[in-house]
Amino acid sequence: MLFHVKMTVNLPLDMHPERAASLKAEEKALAQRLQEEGKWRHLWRIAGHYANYSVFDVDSVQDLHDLLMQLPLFPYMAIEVNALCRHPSSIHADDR
Ligand SMILES: O=C(O)CC1=CCC(=O)O1
Repeated sequence: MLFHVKMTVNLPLDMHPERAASLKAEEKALAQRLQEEGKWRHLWRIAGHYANYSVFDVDSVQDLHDLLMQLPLFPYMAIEVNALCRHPSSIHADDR
């Protein structure tokens, strides 16, 4: 199942810079592992925002929820989810 997800990061202004750097490093490591595993298909920065558009390929809504909740930055993100299905005009056979 494919999901389009928007994540907007809102780190507290008074968060210690070392804590912020550590969270970002943990987030990056997990995001890159999930990309290698094929679960995090796309990751795009939204120009001009501390936010991203992502596409996840997971087995269920519960899997998406569990994945998002384990992100180190989860407590500091506003997350919007939209389920995707195949467009009849798509030429990409792996879209599903
Ligand atoms: O910077 C972001 O948009 C939040 C984030 C998601 C994966 C990652 O490495 O950072």
